[in-house]
Amino acid sequence: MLIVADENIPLLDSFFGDMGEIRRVNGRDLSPGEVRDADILLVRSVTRVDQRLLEGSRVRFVGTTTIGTDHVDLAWLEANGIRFSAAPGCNANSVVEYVLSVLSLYAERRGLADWSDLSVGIIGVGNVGGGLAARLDRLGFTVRLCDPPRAEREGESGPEFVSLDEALACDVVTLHTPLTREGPHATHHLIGERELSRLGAGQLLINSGRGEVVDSAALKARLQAPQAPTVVLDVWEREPRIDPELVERVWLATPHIAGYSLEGKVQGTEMIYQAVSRFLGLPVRKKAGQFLPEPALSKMSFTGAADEGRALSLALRACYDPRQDDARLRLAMAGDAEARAAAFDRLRRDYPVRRECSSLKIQLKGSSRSLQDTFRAMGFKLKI
Ligand SMILES: NC(=O)c1ccc[n+]([C@@H]2O[C@H](COP(=O)([O-])OP(=O)(O)OC[C@H]3O[C@@H](n4cnc5c(N)ncnc54)[C@H](O)[C@@H]3O)[C@@H](O)[C@H]2O)c1
Ligand SMILES: O=C(O)[C@H](O)[C@H](O)COP(=O)(O)O
Repeated sequence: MLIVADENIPLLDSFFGDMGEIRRVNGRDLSPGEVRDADILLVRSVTRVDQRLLEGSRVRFVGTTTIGTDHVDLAWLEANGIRFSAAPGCNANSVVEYVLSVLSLYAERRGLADWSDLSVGIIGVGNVGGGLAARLDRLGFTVRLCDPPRAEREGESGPEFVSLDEALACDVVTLHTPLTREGPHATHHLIGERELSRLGAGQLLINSGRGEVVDSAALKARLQAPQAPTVVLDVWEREPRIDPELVERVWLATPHIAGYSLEGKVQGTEMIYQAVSRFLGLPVRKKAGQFLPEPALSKMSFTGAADEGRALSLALRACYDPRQDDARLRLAMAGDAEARAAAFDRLRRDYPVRRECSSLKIQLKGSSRSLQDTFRAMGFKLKI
């Protein structure tokens, strides 16, 4: 059996080595010729999987080790009897920690003594948005949820949902919808000129969903007008050919890596390994946990003298500080369009190992119960 797989999927040999031959490919440039004789195709978000790629091939199963599925023509796969599996939720916690780290930096930029004074509007309340809402709720933030598809489906039995405009009135607006182009709740350019005109100087807009959910031409114009909001972008229209002028105008710019914790990536591979095993009728014996190495930083200790807010931001940023990714992306914006696109993909391919808060044990000596609760709410393990 031949498995054709994106070379950027971690642990291919560990999970799939005993199932067949693995052919590693560059997912961005994958051609029909490279998949023609494959039985199984494993991709990431950069490969467009459609009739053009697969017609006439032997492929019977496609797996994407990602949450998003907008790069896959699901209807064509179904119509052609090709089984498909994605990895819902695999890196949701990584994105949640990305947003929390951005929030801690933003509170500092605004000079807030207590970050939970910020109200947060979450647009798209699924695995990522829902996980973020739960975390923020435990941390004492005011959270507004906007998810019309869920509101329609769940009615009175669901949580309280607000309109898009109500969510846009929060101090922080964070986008976590999939990219969809059809239907009553299509998200393509969901945030356009009208929505951007409602955001002002005291507000922060974060997009770590998909670039095309925001109209970037309208955003660029809004960022040049008076009273512009602060903007953080992890995802961009037309990746990897992103707009260097937009990079210049946003506060933090990262190369689509919000979900790139090691845990998130390895869980993505694990979920697709499980799906392939089910497809082939094989037992599921391997687990992501057995392949996660010891983290480089495993313990942090705070004494009773530590300032509570500072202790939290130190621990959070020890795990992940988006300013490093921002600096690397800005440096990569030199050169012509081809060089910039190649650099964008290189930053993603050579991404340094990043571990989630759960990999770090926090020792709190003589600390208050409330600080312990806060660290737990963030997902850290406590050693008291
Ligand atoms: N930047 C990254 O690295 C990264 C990582 C993971 C996921 N993502 C993106 O984030 C998206 C969300 O991930 P998820 O795991 O939460 O997906 P999910 O499917 O669990 O949740 C998405 C939610 O968005 C809602 N939604 C759909 N249309 C909407 C609209 N018009 N307005 C408001 N809400 C709407 C859905 O009802 C659903 O509840 C993914 O589809 C992916 O594109 C990005
Ligand atoms: O949808 C997802 O899971 C994320 O956007 C994912 O992290 C994208 O990473 P890629 O597949 O492009 O490496």
